Amino acid sequence: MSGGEARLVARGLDVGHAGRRVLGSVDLTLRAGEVTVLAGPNGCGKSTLLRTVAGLQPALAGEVHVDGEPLRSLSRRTLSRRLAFLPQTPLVPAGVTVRELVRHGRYAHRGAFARHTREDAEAVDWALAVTDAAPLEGKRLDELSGGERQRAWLATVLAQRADILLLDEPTTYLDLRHQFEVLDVVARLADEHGIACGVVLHDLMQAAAYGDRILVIADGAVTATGPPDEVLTPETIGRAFGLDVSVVRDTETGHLACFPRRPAAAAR
Ligand SMILES: Nc1ncnc2c1ncn2[C@@H]1O[C@H](COP(=O)(O)OP(=O)(O)OP(=O)(O)O)[C@@H](O)[C@H]1O
Repeated sequence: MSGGEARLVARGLDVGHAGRRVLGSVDLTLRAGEVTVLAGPNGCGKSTLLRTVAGLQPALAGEVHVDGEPLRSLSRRTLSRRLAFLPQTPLVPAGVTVRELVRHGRYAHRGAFARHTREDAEAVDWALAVTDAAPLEGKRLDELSGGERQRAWLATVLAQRADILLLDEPTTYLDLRHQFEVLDVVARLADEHGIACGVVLHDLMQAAAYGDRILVIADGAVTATGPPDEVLTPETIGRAFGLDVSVVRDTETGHLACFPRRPAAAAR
């Protein structure tokens, strides 16, 4: 599915820290059933943008609307039912098992002291299964590998069953198979459940394969936005990353891939 209803809309958004602007005049729309990839060089402001539209830090200017309502008018609990956010490096709570962590993802649906319902248990089981984290459920977070822990966190935000999913580099620490499995889960959530996904990715091949739209961020602004075929050009990517690149299409999958061009003298 592609091009569904707008779930999260940011207009004229300036984002930054302590009044210092990192990114200006951002327009961003996350639509139901679409995966939007945020790409750009280190430090360009991808996480700052994602945290701002997730309501975790204030915008310096502009507005964010979630399902037509101003973000700032929504209580934390209402927002967590609609929007789930996986930060780049979540803090690891001491002594907590994977299942306990994932159950915490149900907090917005049941409150702090209410009993877990069958629906809660089903959401937790589903989230553990789709992230391949079910075998880890009894383990403590501090005894997991980086990749196992990342899958546990992903399961936690999925258990929230929100309609908007914001993931900041969800493939970090994951081996190749699990990277693709996580991105397959994201694609399925968009295609089959109509979830609006905003995902920060560094790998432009993954961006091309999984993004319905790509936002390229560089030099304090969004420098390109659109479907991969329009955005992944040698000019756009070359300018954003300060690289001379060639863009080729994989003949089997039809997806685009970017490669840095080596100077002729360096070619073997
Ligand atoms: N808490 C903070 N306080 C002040 N400045 C910050 C803070 N977090 C990030 N920054 C600065 O804001 C800018 C954007 O950082 P951000 O983490 O959003 O970039 P990014 O594109 O996500 O980078 P990366 O690809 O390396 O994860 C950087 O210059 C960074 O140093």
